[in-house]
Amino acid sequence: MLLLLLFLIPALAAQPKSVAVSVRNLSGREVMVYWLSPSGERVPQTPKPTKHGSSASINSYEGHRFEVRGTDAHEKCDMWASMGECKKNPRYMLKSCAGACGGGGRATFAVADVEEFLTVDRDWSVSRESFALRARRLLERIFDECGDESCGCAAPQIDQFLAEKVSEVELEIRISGAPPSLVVEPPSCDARACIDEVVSAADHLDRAAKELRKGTKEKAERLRNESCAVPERPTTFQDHPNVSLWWEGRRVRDLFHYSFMPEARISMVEDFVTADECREMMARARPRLQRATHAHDGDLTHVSEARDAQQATVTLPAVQARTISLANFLSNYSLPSDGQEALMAIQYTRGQQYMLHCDGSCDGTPFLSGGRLATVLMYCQNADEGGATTFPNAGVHVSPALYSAVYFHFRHPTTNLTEAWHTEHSGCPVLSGEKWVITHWLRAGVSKEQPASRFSPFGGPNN
Ligand SMILES: O=C(O)CCC(=O)C(=O)O
Ligand SMILES: [Fe+2]
Repeated sequence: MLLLLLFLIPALAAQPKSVAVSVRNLSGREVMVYWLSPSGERVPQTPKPTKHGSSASINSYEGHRFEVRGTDAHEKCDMWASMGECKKNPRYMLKSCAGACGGGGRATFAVADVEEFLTVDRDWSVSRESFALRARRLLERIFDECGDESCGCAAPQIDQFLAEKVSEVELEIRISGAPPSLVVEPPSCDARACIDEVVSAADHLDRAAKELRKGTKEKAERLRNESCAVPERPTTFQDHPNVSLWWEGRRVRDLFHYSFMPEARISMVEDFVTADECREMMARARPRLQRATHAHDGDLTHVSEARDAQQATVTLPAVQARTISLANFLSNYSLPSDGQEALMAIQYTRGQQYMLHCDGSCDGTPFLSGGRLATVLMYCQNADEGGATTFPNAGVHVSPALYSAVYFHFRHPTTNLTEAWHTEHSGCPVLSGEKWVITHWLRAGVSKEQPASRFSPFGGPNN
């Protein structure tokens, strides 16, 4: 039965579905779990506080945000805190209204679109429960419900649970080109034996996925360095020689075959910006450039970015409107123009580069509202040597053409899943001269009221 899983692709509904979330409190104190409403209200999720060591169960929807924090002794604590009482009257407030004053610490998280078991630890970090432990809990519940009919009744649910991880492993196997080494035996019919076998299979799959990811990451880095090492390498166009696509009088060329992978389109648009616009954006950015040596590790630990360059935000409405219009033309996203990030001007001098990274989430996990899902990269000044952009997992290399733009998106048009790794990319080291790009990282789920600054680039709240 489990052997069949290798050919199962989980179908994900585009509709928002209710998601069960269990929040285990290991913070060392009594807490309340609050839903953070879009208007900024804090709505308690349980009638009573959750003690240290116990769990709160909530039902929510993908992208909804929650806060976990210490309890307050008085219902007016929030109001008093907003009036500045934490500072004026610290002795009472920090004891009785520690939650409202932030003294007891707090944790926030956004709901993904799968059932999750979250743990809030003593340092208020939120961890997502291991796959094997989730398997054990699920199987115990299934066998409780299935009773004597356990074997036939449990099978489809086990298949469904493991399918997600199996496809993650399959994907890594595909990217790495490693021969499949996954052998999964059909589990026993006896409940206890079955639970142990499936938990061990879950653990095995999880480890295999992690191990393979490490390998594919190393491979991507090797390919990237090989690509960067040939600075004269031309752009790898993959479009049909006899078919041209035009957008607003500009030629669009495909760099990656989006027809069989619509979630990872990579295209190039000639003459996307004018020399005047580039001059203007660079001139505005120049006096405000700041050295960026390292950005953060996001929520998802395997997504990290590191750049060695100078950068500054700039606003130029005509260019911003154009990037959104292009994105909407090359995708079916209908991105809003309100609430988007400003443009980012990035200057690289000799030796500087941008290591392999995804601009948002590009690891096949569900897209979270507010996150980035597309990028428009405009080449405003080319290095004399070096400074290409490479997408090693897609086999795409871009030798920048002045004033052109590279467009790529990384969310599937219908399933709401982010694409897996093909849009991971990097800026090769500049060997001589100076390179300037203007990047527009585009978001979905933002608005005037809920602008990009409220969300992490990976979606969910910006902590
Ligand atoms: O400079 C490049 O070629 C890449 C820049 C980039 O990846 C970004 O701005 O996100
Ligand atoms: Fe990037």
